Amino acid sequence: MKRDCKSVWSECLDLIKEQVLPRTFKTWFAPIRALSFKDDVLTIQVPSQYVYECLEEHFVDILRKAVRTAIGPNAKLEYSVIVEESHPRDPLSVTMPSNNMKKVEPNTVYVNGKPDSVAPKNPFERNNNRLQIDPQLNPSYTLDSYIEGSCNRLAKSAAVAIAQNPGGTAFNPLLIYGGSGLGKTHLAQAIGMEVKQNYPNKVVLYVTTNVFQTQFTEAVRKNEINDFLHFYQLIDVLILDDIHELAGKTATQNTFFHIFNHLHQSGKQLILTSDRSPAELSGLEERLLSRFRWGLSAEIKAPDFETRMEIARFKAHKDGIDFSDEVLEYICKYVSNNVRELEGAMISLLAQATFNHKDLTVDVVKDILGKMVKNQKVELTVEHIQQVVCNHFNMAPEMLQEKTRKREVVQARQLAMYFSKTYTNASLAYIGKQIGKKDHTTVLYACKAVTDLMETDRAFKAQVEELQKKLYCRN
Ligand SMILES: Nc1ncnc2c1ncn2[C@@H]1O[C@H](COP(=O)(O)OP(=O)(O)OP(=O)(O)O)[C@@H](O)[C@H]1O
Repeated sequence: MKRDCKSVWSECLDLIKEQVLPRTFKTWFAPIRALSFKDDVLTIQVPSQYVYECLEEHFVDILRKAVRTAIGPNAKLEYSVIVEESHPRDPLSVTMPSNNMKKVEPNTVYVNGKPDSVAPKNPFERNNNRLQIDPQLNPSYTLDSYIEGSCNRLAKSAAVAIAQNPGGTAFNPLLIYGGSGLGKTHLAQAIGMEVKQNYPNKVVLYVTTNVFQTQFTEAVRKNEINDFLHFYQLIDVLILDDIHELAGKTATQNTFFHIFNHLHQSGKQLILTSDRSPAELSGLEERLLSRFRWGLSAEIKAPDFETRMEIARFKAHKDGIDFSDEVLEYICKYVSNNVRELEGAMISLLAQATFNHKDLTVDVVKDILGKMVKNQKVELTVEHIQQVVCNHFNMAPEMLQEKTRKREVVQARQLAMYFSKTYTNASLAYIGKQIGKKDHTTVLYACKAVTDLMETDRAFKAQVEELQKKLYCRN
């Protein structure tokens, strides 16, 4: 019997209704219209790009299950997105991942590559009382405790200017970028601290991109997106940390884009941090990147020896620790490109020397630091993984980007995708884009192909394990 699109979609809706809250159903699913049904492909019309992205990002599992139950295992879903009320766009075709794929969990928060079971602290409350918003600032991150050097002079000067006149300087947004542990969060929060001191009534909020993403997801789930937007639009100084984590998260980017525009137009201050320059921020929409360029992008580089010494002396003094200059010099020569590691080394040295009843001499420091560095893990990135995999196969990394089906290139690409999915917290979309400009379903397919082959092919499994070790080697 031939079924028409309306009856198929109505069957899907009945299934969906059982799984979501009535309000969620009313907002996201009720406005959808069925357009056509042919050869197991159901085309539905959604009211906007935004709705389409929210459906894809938050309800894809529910949709997939409903469509497959109503139509069968080969079911496919296509969206037709209405751009303006009277101009339906060509259907935007989205093919559901095949049946035996690993489940995609777009809403899981990953910390160091693993799902985070502890919910991050959530400053988002449905409370419009401006005075009750906790700015989420660390009181020890002040401008006074931020040591200036040639590595961070521009960023610090901009920070000082903004703290005196938030939203009123040319540095809006201020984008602070640079490597890990170089003081981006410290400086960004210090602006917030100083603004709070200078203007106690201003609403300041520090939030990491991960927390922002989680709040957004929750707001969509609970149908509180308007409250979410309203909350963010009340803020005078918004500090969003780690914006590179927006990569590939289209719906979150869209939402942030609206918040950004609203705040900027109202003369509110935006402070952003990123681990890379705007030019290297792949996976972010151009319209967002172009707004980041409106203000100032200030790089923080690794501090030179003199600045490291000043930071180390300052920390020792603040914590009441007595390090000799000779010892501090040794530590600062040894730990050269990360202030967090420098602080970690100082604390660790002090603890170990105390527990072992040893004086902190240069010899003792040499011994302890030598052991510490050996135990440090390399932080894995998608780029690093691609490099290691290509070295292993004696292949130039550019090969992974080529449109070729050569067996060794396909395998290298799949392995790079598998390791990136397993060891980084990059999104599937970001991984796909970086490795051969593929989409998220290809990444999922690659992960499954590698896992399956490891189960059946011992030599392949050994190769994967060897590569795993190489990923964590420093050189
Ligand atoms: N110039 C500086 N003066 C004083 N302390 C600093 C300075 N730079 C970094 N630090 C200290 O180093 C530590 C790491 O800094 P922070 O967390 O701000 O780095 P980050 O660049 O945000 O790192 P990540 O990208 O890994 O989040 C903090 O304890 C911070 O106080």
